[in-house]
Amino acid sequence: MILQSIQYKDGVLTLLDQTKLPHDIQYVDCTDYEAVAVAIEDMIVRGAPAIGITAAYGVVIGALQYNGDKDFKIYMQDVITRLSNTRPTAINLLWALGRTKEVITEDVNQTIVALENLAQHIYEEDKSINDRIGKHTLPLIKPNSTFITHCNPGSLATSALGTATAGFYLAHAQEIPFKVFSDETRPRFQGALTAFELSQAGIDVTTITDSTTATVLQQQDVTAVIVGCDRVALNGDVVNKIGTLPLAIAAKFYNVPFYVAAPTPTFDLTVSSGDAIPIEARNTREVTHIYDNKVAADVAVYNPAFDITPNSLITGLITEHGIIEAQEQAITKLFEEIKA
Ligand SMILES: CSC[C@H]1O[C@H](OP(=O)(O)O)[C@H](O)[C@@H]1O
Repeated sequence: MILQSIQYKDGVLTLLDQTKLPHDIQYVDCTDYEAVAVAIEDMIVRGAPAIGITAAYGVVIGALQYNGDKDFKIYMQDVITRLSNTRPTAINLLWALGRTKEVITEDVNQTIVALENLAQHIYEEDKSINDRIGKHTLPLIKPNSTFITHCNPGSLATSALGTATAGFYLAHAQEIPFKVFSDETRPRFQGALTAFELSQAGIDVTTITDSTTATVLQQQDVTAVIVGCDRVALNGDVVNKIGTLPLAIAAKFYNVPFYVAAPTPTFDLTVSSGDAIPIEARNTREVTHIYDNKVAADVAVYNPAFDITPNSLITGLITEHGIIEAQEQAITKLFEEIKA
């Protein structure tokens, strides 16, 4: 069973509350754009592709809320600005919102229809991208291979099979035997969500702590590490969940291939390298408390939500167009081919 993180019907955006997983399966119905913005900020919905899709539907709901008390286009800019200011790192959110701006006109009803069609298109496009990334990942998944993944780049973070997990779902459907180690990913434990969703699908997955990943690389015959991403710079540097960098360093040390599942909407060709990408700093309570239980002393806390993995540590970027080198030349060539 693959859980759907996002559903939209007749002006209501229903989000699977990922802060309640894996213990409870609860949903949040959003009928105003502020609630959508809060759902993104509080990570009720999370994952780069998922927050892009959600933001697009947030614009739809904002348009449906319009009551005529100010100029419609100015009002819609306010809606888009609010949603743009939720989370700064995943480029998918800004990419989706940028596309909504292109369909907004003075005609309210025409705009609502156009926005609903666009949001649905972005959702369906993500499903297609998931499936195509999965197909390009499949050749890596030989019988009895072993993988490590980090955070949750799965069905919960996207519209369908996920990015780094898509190949796992397709290989499982072909009854290829393989196993996955999923590190829990402190402080928000998104990796535990990966273990949850893969186990729900019947995939052989083992949860480990983040600090166990190097030991698994040392002791197991790991085929590859496959992770997701939140933004890929022009030079192939990757920003992903905090903890990705040390995993990449350990993989390099143990000569294990390190792949990043990278949908093209997650590339940002306007930034030359990873250090130009804004890294979200989240609430320190994420580190000091677990389910309201205090687990840290009253000292300073540093809680960046993402880190920067340099292209030199990356074996390949698994895009929906195939696996490419994490290098500017390969990325530039890919986007030129896409545009052609
Ligand atoms: C395909 S999901 C990509 C990416 O998004 C996650 O971030 P967050 O859980 O903070 O929204 C994580 O970094 C995943 O790897």
